[in-house]
Amino acid sequence: MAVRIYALAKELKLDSKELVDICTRAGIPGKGSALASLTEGEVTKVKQYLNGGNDKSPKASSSTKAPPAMERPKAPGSANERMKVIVTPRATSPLEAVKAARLAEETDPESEFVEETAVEQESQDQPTAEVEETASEPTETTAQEQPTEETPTAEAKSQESSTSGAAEQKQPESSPEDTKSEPGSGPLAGMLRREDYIGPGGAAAGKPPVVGRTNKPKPKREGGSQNRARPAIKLAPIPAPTEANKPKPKKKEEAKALKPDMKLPAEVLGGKAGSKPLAAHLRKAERSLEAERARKTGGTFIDGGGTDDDSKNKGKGKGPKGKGESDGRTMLGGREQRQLNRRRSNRKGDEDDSSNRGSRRTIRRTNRKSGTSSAAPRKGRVTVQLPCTVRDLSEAAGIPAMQIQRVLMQEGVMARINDSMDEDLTEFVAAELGLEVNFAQAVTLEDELLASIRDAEDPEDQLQPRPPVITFLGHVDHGKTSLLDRLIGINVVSGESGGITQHIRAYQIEKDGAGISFVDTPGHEAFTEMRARGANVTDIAVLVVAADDGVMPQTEEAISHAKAADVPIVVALNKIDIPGIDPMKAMADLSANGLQPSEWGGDIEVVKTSAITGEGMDDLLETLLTVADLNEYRANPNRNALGTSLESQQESGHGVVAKVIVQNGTLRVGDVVVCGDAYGRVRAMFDTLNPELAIEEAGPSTPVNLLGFNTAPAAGEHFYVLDDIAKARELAESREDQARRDSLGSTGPVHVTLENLFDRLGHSEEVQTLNLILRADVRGSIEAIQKELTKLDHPEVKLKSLLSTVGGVTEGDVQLAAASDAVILAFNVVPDEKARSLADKLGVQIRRYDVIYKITDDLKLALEGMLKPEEHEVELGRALVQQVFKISRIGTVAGCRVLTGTVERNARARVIRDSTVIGDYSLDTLRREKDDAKEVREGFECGIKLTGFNDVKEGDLFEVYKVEEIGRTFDN
Ligand SMILES: Nc1nc2c(ncn2[C@@H]2O[C@H](COP(=O)(O)OP(=O)(O)OP(=O)(O)O)[C@@H](O)[C@H]2O)c(=O)[nH]1
Repeated sequence: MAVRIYALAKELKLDSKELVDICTRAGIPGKGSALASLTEGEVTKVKQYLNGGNDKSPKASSSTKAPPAMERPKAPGSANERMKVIVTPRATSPLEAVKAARLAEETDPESEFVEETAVEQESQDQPTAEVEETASEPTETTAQEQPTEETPTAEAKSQESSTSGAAEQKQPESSPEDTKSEPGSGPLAGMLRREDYIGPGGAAAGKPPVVGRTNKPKPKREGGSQNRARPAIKLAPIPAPTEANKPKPKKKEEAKALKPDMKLPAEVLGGKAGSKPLAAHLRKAERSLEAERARKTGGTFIDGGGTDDDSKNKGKGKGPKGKGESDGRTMLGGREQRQLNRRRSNRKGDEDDSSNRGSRRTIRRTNRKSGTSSAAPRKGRVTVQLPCTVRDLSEAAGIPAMQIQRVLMQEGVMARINDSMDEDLTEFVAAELGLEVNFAQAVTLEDELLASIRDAEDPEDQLQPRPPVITFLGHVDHGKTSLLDRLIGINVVSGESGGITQHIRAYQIEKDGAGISFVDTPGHEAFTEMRARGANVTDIAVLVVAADDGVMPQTEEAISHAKAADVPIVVALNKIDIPGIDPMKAMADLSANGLQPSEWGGDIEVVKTSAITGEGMDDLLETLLTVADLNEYRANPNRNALGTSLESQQESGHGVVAKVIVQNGTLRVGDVVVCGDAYGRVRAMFDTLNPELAIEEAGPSTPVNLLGFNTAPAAGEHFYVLDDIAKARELAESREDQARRDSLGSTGPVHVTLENLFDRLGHSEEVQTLNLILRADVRGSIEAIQKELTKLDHPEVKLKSLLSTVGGVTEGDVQLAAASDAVILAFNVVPDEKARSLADKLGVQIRRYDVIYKITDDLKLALEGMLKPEEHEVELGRALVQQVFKISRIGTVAGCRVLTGTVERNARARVIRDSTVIGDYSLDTLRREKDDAKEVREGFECGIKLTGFNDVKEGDLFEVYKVEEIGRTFDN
């Protein structure tokens, strides 16, 4: 089955664009977009390519998905790890790492490889110090720089510093493990930090100020992973050691000092007289910013725009004193503060994965409003209704619309905020943004008003027998109208132009006190068209076969239509009065078409009739009543009526006259009715046989001519009686609007195809059936194909042949396919022009073949796709709950360490407490620091929130697993 590239990318945990490239590299051309589909063979090819271990393959590049900061601890000092850091020197968060890697790859797909190789050589040839220098650029200082015995690189840096003439001291660079394990700087710290913010002063308030090679010495524990490195500039002087900034004795596991690298004016770096060291200012500013944000957003993980603090500080020479600061030194001046604000805005733009420009604009807007972001917290799983606009998705997911628009733009789709996306596109965008999307059905006015009417079950004691509704079908001129005329005692046939039935007629007669309703249609197309609209008014089909002609092509089609409608068939073998006819031949024809006459041991009643002599009329009526009795057609006359419009027209003096048949309930004069986009109050009703005879009420199975609709309803539309004319008007108008929208935007209804088979029918416990209409050049081909198709027999899925006949595809076939949701197979024949355009209009698939095995191959694949896939569990890893955070509006978040394996976001977790499984839940969110993570590997900390489970306790063990579905084939 075809798989979209973005879906495969999701499965392989790759970026869609990377996968597009991979396809090209794997020798699969023409896959220029993530929306392109891959065949199974191509998927296998891609996977093989990925498993080939090519250095330059995206498998290698996918490693860049792992954040460098997270990778480093695993193999401290190893060349590989250094390379990872080096190739994404400016990326300090996983997201940025991926972005940097992508950027590098876009510019030069082999750049990473080249760069890595270069660095590797460099790392071998040159002192480690230089490598470390580059590698550490994205990091930030957390403590006063000081010499270290552990890292010789620091020494090298010191030398470098002295040669550059800057008064810089190197601060120790802790080992990656140290960095990871330092309280407040580990991955979990990002999550904990917001708790710190809430507390006065914050945990870091008392930390000594730091001046490093940066003008932005924000401590790593305050979101270091989000900071962007800046180009190296002059080194700042070290302030005189004070009690406050004196370096603390270094613990062995303490984190290494990290070095942000940003540009700031010299006066800021130098520190004005009376101002406190820059690091302290920034830390404080950051803390108050975050604390304010946490307070306003209820402690969520989102980043707001500017803050009140910022605006308050603007233009002030002195800032407010921090709660945790009592040194009496002033904040930055207005200009400096503005510069900081601007930088912060830029940086946050990066963090939000937005363009700086877009981000700044967003922030500016936010500032104008309230100073904080009003966006909803970002979610991992969203539910939207189709069609989904950019705004809908943005609001549902809590992400900026611009982010969505950018994804669309990358796919060449320029979308405005109110433009809607179809299901595929919405899914794609969501996947690109790391969201899981569910589609909710929109509740329409139609659903609201009519669901109760449609779904209402009639109480058993209210159900009463109703007359059967009988439809005449058959080949042209075989005598349908004549028979009906004879049965009801009128003569319509002579009044029809050219003797061909022009209109749908519907009459009710009485026979021995029991009613019978007849519907005569102009050919079976009308019958099928009505069925296509879901208006199956027929209870019993009378197949009229002229005894002198036998089964003709239209008879065959009529048989198919009646079979597809799944109604009992009674054959009227007509024109039996014609001398010299051979009824046995017609019976044999019927038998050959699957209608075995009862007198030959089958279950089809064949009544010999003559519309001219009246022979067999009573017999036919009796047979029909018997079949009706057997089927016990019942309805509830004590409810509001519902039924179907058969035909309608504008008549001078009367207005709109609609011929309707009541299917349940009782229709009365004065009732409010809605039918398609027509509505009105029933002004009058007339008998269909006697148009002068007014009727006050019409019970089940009664056809009437109805006056009162504002406009002529289409044939096949259902009508309903509502209580309120205003609601009826509203509903009719909304349908009219919808019809207009559909006609403007859609390509017509889509019926089942071999490609959408799964989506249409899906997996279900019931046996799934694919309806087929087979047209072939010769009878022999049909037999051969049918024989092959029997081999596709399976207990869960089956093929149902509605029609197998010789000749080209006709409009009738398309109508039948549309009504029955069937696929048309044309073997060595073609559809005529009318059939082709009708198929386009109705969305019916016509598949042409010239080799039989291709039919069976295609059908086999389609049917295999309908088989319920096998599910099996894949253990991913185990995570230990180390700390529990109760966060208002979010719930309980478990701060965990991954003990073994990997924790993935779209997984499930069994909660184990005291060696007992106490529950099984899906992961709602998975975070590293403040960022959503797709996966967290062994040894790292993360925050996990489980869906619907808040009773997490420290010491709980999450056994994380996912359920994989494996497609089945007929062979397994
Ligand atoms: N001899 C004989 N002729 C019949 C009989 N039934 C119908 N006919 C004739 O067959 C011709 C066609 O009859 P219709 O009733 O119009 O046939 P139909 O199937 O309704 O035709 P369409 O409305 O065009 O689909 C008419 O000339 C009838 O008089 C019959 O039982 N015996």
